[in-house]
Amino acid sequence: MVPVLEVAGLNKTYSSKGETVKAVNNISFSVNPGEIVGVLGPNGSGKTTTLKSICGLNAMDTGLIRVNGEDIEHQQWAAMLSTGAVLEGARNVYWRLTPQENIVYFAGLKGVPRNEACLRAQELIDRLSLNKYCDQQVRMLSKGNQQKVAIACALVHRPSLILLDEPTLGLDVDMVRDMKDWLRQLVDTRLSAMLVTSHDMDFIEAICDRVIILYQGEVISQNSVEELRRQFSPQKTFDLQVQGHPSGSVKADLETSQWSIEENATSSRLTLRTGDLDTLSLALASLEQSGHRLIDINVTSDALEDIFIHTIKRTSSPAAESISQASAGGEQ
Ligand SMILES: Nc1ncnc2c1ncn2[C@@H]1O[C@H](COP(=O)(O)OP(=O)(O)OP(=O)(O)O)[C@@H](O)[C@H]1O
Repeated sequence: MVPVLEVAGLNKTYSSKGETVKAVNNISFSVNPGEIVGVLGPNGSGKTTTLKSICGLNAMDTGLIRVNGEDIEHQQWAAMLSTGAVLEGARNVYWRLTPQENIVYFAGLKGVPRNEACLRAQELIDRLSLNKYCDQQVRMLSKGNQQKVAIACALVHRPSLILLDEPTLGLDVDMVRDMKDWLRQLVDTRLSAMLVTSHDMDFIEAICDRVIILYQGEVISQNSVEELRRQFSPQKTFDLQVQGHPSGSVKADLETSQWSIEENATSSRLTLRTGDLDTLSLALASLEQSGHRLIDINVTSDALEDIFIHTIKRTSSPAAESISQASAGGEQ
């Protein structure tokens, strides 16, 4: 299978005010047809630089980037026609044009005939529920709807490679859910490939087949969400609700195994985060022996965000600390 995107040995250094910043350091990866790959990393880790290099907005220092087998430096136009990118959201579109005018204009730039462009624009407007705003200039729309117009403009020529930098910015919960379903469906039905950055871990977890984690311009991990879970976070949180209150030796045994116990009027709630299933079996057996009927059980795996923090932690403790703090403050 020929990958839709191949990036090999990408390097990019910025020079500004006499200082140089190595933004991307020898990055290599590929994305196959039908695959959605998330690019994660703390602020300044090189995500946007990577995307900009792929769509030719940044001249790379060294490296090779191919889109559908075409070298973007030597077959620039072909690569451009195969790519649809939203890098700075609504800043990419014309604010004094309506959604329809914008979409038709961008379709024309990528060679879609006008009649076909109008049909596709209407299709996108319907699918993204932009009908109500059809006659309004984009500058009058909400941030979320502007973001949808920007995405529609980038995808109207049906590119095989889709690059999205923070596509959920400004979208409300319902819009994010809808966007997720739509993007997944697009990639699956057209066998496109998508590279997406986001600080919205739920979005990444729901939509991505694979995740690349960047740290200080380098790829520190490249895996499926499941594999990341397996490698870095085999822990689960068990939440049991049992009838009555464990007493005496049963309670002591549970506490020794690190279960936390909360007693309510007629039942008890036992919680434990562990990767050791024996601990769960032992607790269940001893509760059953002592006549405490299990009422409910809930098992949750660590979220992608925890895995991400864990991965960075293994690379650098100070960075992980700042990410953990930002997460705690709801910034991530
Ligand atoms: N035009 C530029 N001139 C100078 N330095 C730059 C420029 N663009 C990016 N950088 C620097 O390159 C590094 C990588 O930046 P980049 O924007 O690619 O990171 P990012 O992971 O996308 O960050 P964020 O999550 O904040 O968007 C940072 O140190 C940044 O300050």
